[in-house]
Amino acid sequence: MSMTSIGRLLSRGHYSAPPPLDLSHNIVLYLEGISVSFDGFKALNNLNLYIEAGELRCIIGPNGAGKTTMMDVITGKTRPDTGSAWFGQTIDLLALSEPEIAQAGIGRKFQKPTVFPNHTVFENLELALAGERSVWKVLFAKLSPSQIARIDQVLETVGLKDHRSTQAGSLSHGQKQWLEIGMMLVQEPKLMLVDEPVAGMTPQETEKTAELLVSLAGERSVVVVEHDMDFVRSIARTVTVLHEGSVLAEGSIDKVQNDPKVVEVYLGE
Ligand SMILES: Nc1ncnc2c1ncn2[C@@H]1O[C@H](COP(=O)(O)OP(=O)(O)OP(=O)(O)O)[C@@H](O)[C@H]1O
Repeated sequence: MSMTSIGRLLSRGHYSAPPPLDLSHNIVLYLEGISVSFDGFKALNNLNLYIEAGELRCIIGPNGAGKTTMMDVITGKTRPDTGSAWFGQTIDLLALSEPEIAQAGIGRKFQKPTVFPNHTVFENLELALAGERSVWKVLFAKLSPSQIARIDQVLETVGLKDHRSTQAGSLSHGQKQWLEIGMMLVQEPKLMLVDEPVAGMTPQETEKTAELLVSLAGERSVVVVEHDMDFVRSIARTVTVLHEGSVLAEGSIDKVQNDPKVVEVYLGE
């Protein structure tokens, strides 16, 4: 390919990395007028949502409210029919593929842990750091001292320092969830999406997870979808209630729990 055609491709936006994240307005995520239809059914209906830099936000809502679809739009898995989605001031999420969005700094943790059971905790983090799931290639490559330091710091953060060499498959359910949060953290996302983090956890694990998520906000934004209201109460500053694909209520947990519209929707379940 000639230099001119490479230049033309670059100027059309091919092969170019997204611009750096710009948080100058203190907003990490803008969703505006987002609608998604499945066979005529509106899973998201003119959804508007703004997440601040460093914020910890909980998203709640009855089954089918559109929570998963919203996460799918943010991560590029589902394309909306209408609306806009921006990561900070400069990154148009709707112009990026799923891997490009991850690369740009949005991490997602699904409900079920998907760690590599036959590898150690450290190796799992190493694989996540490499950003690819080619086990052989990664495990035979040498980590730089700063990469090792980063993994050790994450081990400390997620409370798995003493399990560095434990096979991931033999961790408890809660520990696997923390490992997976760690696997997201080594990639240094600026926005973390976490789906039902405490489902199936013991009360002690739930409490530790609350502390962990609270500690992670600040340096990055954390959006948690969760059904467990006690858990939401223990961590949330601002709660957004989704219903039928749009925002029904937003505010402190007390404000939304006493909102007659919210009470009606939950009683109707
Ligand atoms: N791929 C799809 N095809 C058809 N309908 C879908 C699809 N994905 C989601 N839906 C429908 O869209 C609506 C919103 O679903 P979504 O999973 O986003 O809700 P949710 O709030 O995450 O629910 P839950 O709390 O049960 O996980 C539901 O009625 C669901 O059946």
